[in-house]
Amino acid sequence: MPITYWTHPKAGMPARIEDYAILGDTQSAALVGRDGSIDWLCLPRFDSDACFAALLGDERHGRWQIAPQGAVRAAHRRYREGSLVLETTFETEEGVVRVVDCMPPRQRDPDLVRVVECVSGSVVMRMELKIRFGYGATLPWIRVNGACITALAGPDALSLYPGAGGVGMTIEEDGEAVLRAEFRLAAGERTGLVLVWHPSTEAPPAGLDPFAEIDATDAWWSAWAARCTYEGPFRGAVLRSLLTLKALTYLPSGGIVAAATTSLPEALGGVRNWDYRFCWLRDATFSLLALMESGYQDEAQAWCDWLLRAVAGHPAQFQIMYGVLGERRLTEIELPWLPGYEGSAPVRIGNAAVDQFQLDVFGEVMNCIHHARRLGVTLDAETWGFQRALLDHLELRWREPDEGIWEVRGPRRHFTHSKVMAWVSFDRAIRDAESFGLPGPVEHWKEVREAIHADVCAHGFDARRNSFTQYYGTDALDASLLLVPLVGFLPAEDPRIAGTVAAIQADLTDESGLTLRYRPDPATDGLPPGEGAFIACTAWLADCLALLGQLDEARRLFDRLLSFQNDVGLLSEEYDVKHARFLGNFPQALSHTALVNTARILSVPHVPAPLCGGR
Ligand SMILES: OC[C@H]1O[C@H](O[C@H]2O[C@H](CO)[C@@H](O)[C@H](O)[C@H]2O)[C@H](O)[C@@H](O)[C@@H]1O
Repeated sequence: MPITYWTHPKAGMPARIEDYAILGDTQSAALVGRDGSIDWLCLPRFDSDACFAALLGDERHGRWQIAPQGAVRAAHRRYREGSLVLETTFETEEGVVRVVDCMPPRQRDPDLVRVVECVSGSVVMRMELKIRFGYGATLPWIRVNGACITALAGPDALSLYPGAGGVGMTIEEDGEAVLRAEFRLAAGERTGLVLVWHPSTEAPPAGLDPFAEIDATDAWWSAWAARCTYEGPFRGAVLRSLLTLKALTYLPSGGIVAAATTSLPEALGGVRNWDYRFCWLRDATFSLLALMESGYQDEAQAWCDWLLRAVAGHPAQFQIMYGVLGERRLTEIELPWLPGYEGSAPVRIGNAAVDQFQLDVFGEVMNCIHHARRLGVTLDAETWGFQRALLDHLELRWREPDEGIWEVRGPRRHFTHSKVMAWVSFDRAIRDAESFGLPGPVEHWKEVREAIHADVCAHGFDARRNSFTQYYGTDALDASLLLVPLVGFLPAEDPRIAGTVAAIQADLTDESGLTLRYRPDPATDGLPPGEGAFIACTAWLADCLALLGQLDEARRLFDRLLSFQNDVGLLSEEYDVKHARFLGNFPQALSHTALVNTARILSVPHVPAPLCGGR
């Protein structure tokens, strides 16, 4: 059924989350819909104010759309192979036209490049650019500056170079700071538009050649993709996930953000809307393991350097997340002028979880550094000293309750997974000392490791349920317990592991294996219930099934998970099975990391689980 994007009843509203693709220059990212509308872009960094925020409201909050003026019979798109250059092809009554989008690797100022090329026939295109700085709040001044048109407000300016090197176009401004153009392209003709951000105190930089930039960007990503060492049966999905992880990496520092967005809801219409444009130590360490095991040593090196800078100082001030340059103040506030994605309010920026105590983070960091060492990453001379200081601090605190991996906003608990990760911290330090000859009180660490193990087995296991439990003293379950065998706390053959996996399958998964994090209980997580299946947890279940030797079952579950990728291979945080929709921030590093790790386990079943100590 042909539709006209400009007159459709939902014109100007955000698309389904799964209808977006990411563009990125490894310092920030844009989301572009199948309708050719860029509805999300923060400049100059991932966590800067958005200049296009229609994603969390509607077109009034800023967007940039280029699409056929008339009815579209079909739209399909793809990334160029091994690249973040996106091609969206529109089939219309008049002909076929393609929009090619990218953000060139950052030179000085961030650019967004859009090339429109007519494949066949002769197609009238329409362009509408609505820049709204300050997350959709601020209408800019519009100034014509010779070859470009500049929109500026406060510290920000965006300059548009239209029609560069191709068919020209006349841009009109409507008095409300909206720029519009209509232009016809015949088969073989093309035109390009470049939008560049710069500080409003500076003159617009020289306009780039959009056609050359597309080629250069494609070549940059292809060269990066060529370094991938994974050659197994899931190469397409693995490579797309790795490219996405790279796109979420802030190149100047090596920090990795958890996702490109804020406030995409965990339940449509709900309040679980969080800002993910920061570097969680947990999510980043998982990402690093996926990158390192796939041949990306430079990224591991950069992240380890980032880590040491970010956490520098006293271990008592260790945070669970930081800004992309290691910033510590990530104050959470609400943006009341944005109605939220499909009415999911509040929209939040900043994240109050920054002040939480999450015991697992120590284990994730120690595990990641252990793997970095094992894989030959050159570590700063201070690294081992930093690790020992962390252990000293952890020894004083591991018996305390915490907010846990899921960052609950209810009371602190003795979360079983948190204690297991405290065990991982000491375990990996012991391995580092023994394998690499590093100095330390190894015998003492062994005693602490044993004490934590005994504590978990005594208080975190429910013999009646034959399962580990979410926290000490409850019989509630939690999918984070799937990590117990994956990190090597107990071998897969231990009957408590089979019991835990079976209990989670019975209580937290649907008939196909899609897994909830836990059964939300306001008394535990401090928020109203309701969220989708958690994609990373579903992958961890497949990992456990593989470890238990149930390879067919594991493969079936992984195939189901792969079927959730959108048309360009991307995943959000959660999946709503009932409505077949993505939920949560997008694209999410943790989901893509889990995909890569499970693909590796299923490709070579005898390889130890990537989260294990690498024995
Ligand atoms: O559901 C409540 C919490 O949700 C977010 O945390 C989740 O995302 C983090 C980043 O991917 C991940 O590290 C964590 O394990 C997830 O639970 C949110 O950031 C929290 O503020 C919120 O309390």
